[in-house]
Amino acid sequence: MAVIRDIDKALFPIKTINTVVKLFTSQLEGCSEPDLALLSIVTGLIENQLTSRSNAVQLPDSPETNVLPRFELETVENLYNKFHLVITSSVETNKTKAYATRDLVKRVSDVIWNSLTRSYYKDRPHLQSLYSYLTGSKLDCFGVAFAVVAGCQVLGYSDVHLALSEDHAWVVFGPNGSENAEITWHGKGNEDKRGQEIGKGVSARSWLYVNNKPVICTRHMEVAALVSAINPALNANVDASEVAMLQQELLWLLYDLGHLKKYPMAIGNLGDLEEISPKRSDIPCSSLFEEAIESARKYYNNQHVYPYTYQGGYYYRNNMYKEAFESWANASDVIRLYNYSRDDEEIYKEFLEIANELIPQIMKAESSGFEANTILKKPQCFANLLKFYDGICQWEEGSATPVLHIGWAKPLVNTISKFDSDVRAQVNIVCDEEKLMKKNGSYFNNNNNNYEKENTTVIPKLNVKEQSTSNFHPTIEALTAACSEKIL
Ligand SMILES: CC1(C)CN=C(N2CCN(c3ncnc4sc(CC(F)F)cc34)CC2)S1
Repeated sequence: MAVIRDIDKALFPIKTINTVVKLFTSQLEGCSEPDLALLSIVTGLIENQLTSRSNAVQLPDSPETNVLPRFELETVENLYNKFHLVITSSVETNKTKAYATRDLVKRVSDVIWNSLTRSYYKDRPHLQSLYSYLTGSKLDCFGVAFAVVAGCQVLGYSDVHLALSEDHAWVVFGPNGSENAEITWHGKGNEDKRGQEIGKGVSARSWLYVNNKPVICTRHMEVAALVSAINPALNANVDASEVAMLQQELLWLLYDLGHLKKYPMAIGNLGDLEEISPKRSDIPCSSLFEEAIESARKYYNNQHVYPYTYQGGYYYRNNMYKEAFESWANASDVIRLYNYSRDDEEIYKEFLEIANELIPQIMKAESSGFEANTILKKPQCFANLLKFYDGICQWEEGSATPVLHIGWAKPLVNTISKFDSDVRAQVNIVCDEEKLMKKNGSYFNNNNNNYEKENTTVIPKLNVKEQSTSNFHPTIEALTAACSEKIL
């Protein structure tokens, strides 16, 4: 029965953010593997106390002196022992095997699953931690996955690890993480597939499973996942600043220890926090968004979308519209090679918001005044816009579920026709055939890094309609031709 180490007990009662950072440092550096249950209980306790109604909004000054309500060791210890008891009493602990089995992982998932409140609003905030599980018997879909991994750690299975896509979580286990299993649900109204192997069929081609390039966590990266999942929201519009500061300090700790290197979304989360309240002048948030992109390109064959939408969102918020169009075109370059499936709602909403909210707002802002440096005069922007739309059209191609509908067309046509014909005429698109090999085996089956070989270049030069090999999706071809004919 693992107990809370004396060195960590000495840090209680926790009164400041820095004490929590010390606890994480001691867990990340000072022992063989960090105790997921302990750290999730502590962050969950702090988050829930500071974001509940009763807490008056107070502005923190610094991690050293930032006063938190006292968090007593006894509170944490009781919850910690409760989790150990729930797990060890329900799953036999005479651990004989070196590796976990599918049956073991399923049984731990069942213990968590069957102890949850019968029905509750699953998308509510603050349901991601073991504190929520132990005090309210409620978890969101990520929280269930995390609790199963923490449970397997309690049972001594160091081979069970969290696997993360951009909108789902499951586990790998066995020799070299060679086995995998669903352990939580996904989305609304979908039958859970707990215990099953991650789909090899059509679902493997959906964005939800990132073409078999998930983030496979180490224990330290599982700590990064729980820290990323901290939710400082007091309500839809306000964050509890102490919780946000705690999350930012812990993400910097994990960053400096090198545990975010292969975790693009965690780097992106840190970038978002740094944009709001810069803590490290030597590492601007813009370079964090670039690092997230580099990580996704280097470790995940550029199959992740969010690193580009983190960066695009940053450029958009800072009125850097030309750069935003480039980030969004790159995001679209990723999604084009997937098949759209009903499980991909989250990324669909992301592209819908960019196409039908953000880009129209940019066009409005750019065509209102007499912007000298307007993007409407920049062929590169028009080119990236076409790439953005074309990627979405290709995403739809070969998918069982349609992506585009009339609601997309109006903003699309409006936007394209805002560019003068002389600007549009300067765009020449030359595409690499391989990049367009969308759905045949080659792209999805080979594991070498396609990314480096691709070389789609966009050269603002001749008129796109002269390029018979433009390879654009017919919709975009037609629209661009229509633009050139000025019939729009
Ligand atoms: C550019 C965006 C819209 C801004 N926030 C984004 N996030 C994407 C999802 N976030 C995440 N951040 C760290 N790790 C994970 S693992 C995961 C899937 C879940 F099912 F486990 C999601 C996620 C954090 C917030 S994408």
